[in-house]
Amino acid sequence: MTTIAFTVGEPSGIGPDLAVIYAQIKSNKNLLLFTDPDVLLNRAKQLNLNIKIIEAEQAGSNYELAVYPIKVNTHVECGILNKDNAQYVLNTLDCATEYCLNSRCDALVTGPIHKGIINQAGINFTGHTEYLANLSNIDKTVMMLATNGLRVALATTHMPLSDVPQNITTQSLKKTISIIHQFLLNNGVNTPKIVVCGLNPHAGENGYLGMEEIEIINPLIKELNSQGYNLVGSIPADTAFTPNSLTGVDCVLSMYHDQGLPVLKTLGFKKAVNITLGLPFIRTSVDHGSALNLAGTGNISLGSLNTAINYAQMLVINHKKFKPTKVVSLDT
Ligand SMILES: NC(=O)C1=CN([C@@H]2O[C@H](COP(=O)(O)OP(=O)(O)OC[C@H]3O[C@@H](n4cnc5c(N)ncnc54)[C@H](O)[C@@H]3O)[C@@H](O)[C@H]2O)C=CC1
Ligand SMILES: NCC(=O)COP(=O)(O)O
Repeated sequence: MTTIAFTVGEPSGIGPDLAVIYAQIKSNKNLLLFTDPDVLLNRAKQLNLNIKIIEAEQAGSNYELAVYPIKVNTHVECGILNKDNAQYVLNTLDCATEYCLNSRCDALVTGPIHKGIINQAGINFTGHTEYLANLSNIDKTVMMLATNGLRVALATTHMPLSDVPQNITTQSLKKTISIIHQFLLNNGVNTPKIVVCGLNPHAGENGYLGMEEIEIINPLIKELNSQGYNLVGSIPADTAFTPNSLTGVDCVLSMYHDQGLPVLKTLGFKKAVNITLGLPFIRTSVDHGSALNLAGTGNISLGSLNTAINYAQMLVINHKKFKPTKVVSLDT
């Protein structure tokens, strides 16, 4: 049976609520939670819900949650961040990652963290995507979010907008595209069609509004298409997501976080999944953040958590089914 590691995330956010509510409505025998059992028990009490914690790798029935116990450093209050618990959040990620790297779990699903409070604790942290790459000694991962009918991947992830242009390099883009292409092949998409957005308005308007398309993006698309890729672009981002542009498209590659994700989240927020491509293990995540305003209320959607868990399970199956037969060699 597949075992999925689930890190519950920021303890004062909705991560514990997600876990406790999930225990009520699903037979969650295949989840192993990395968290503090007392945080779950307290949240269940607050929500007036019944759960049973077992410190084992697999739960037996509904209401039971299998937990790998990791203690918080200080008291948790719903909706109130405390930087003393930042290291605890990272400890849960470290342990769960180790379990995945050692194949004790088949996939990692991450609950929502709060990036600001981890930095406030004096730890440089931009996101799971980069943190997990670092833990796994991988220099390049790709963030992709998916909802019904749309996958969006990002050429750059968590960085100030002013740093984006210098991070759009031929080498980095080539690696990003090859990772996306391989991921799609590995998951049964033949000849993946990827739309590549421009960086600048109107994809640079022939150089009058920026040169990255002419100097970097378009020549790379041409080169990769001559090697058998099916890339379209560069396409102005403002029309890349219209129904006509998306016909037959398997993924849209956006140049930066807020070029692609607002579209994806407008279509699918609270039911989409975030996937990290390029890691040595499968990782999916909820599409939302810690939602501090809703912690302890019970008034939350489990849609994205369900998608993240189901998607991870599908990737585990596909990994066994497709990977050995689909290998693409790339001169990156
Ligand atoms: N997967 C992760 O770990 C992610 C973490 N974040 C982090 O979360 C923190 C808070 O970010 P925000 O921009 O406020 O985004 P957010 O997603 O936490 O909240 C945005 C809005 O959506 C609502 N919301 C979020 N999840 C919901 C759910 N499951 N059900 C019902 N309503 C929900 C919130 O109440 C809020 O109104 C930041 O530190 C951010 O970096 C953001 C996105 C993903
Ligand atoms: N907007 C998605 C997001 O920021 C999640 O990032 P990560 O923590 O999964 O790297």
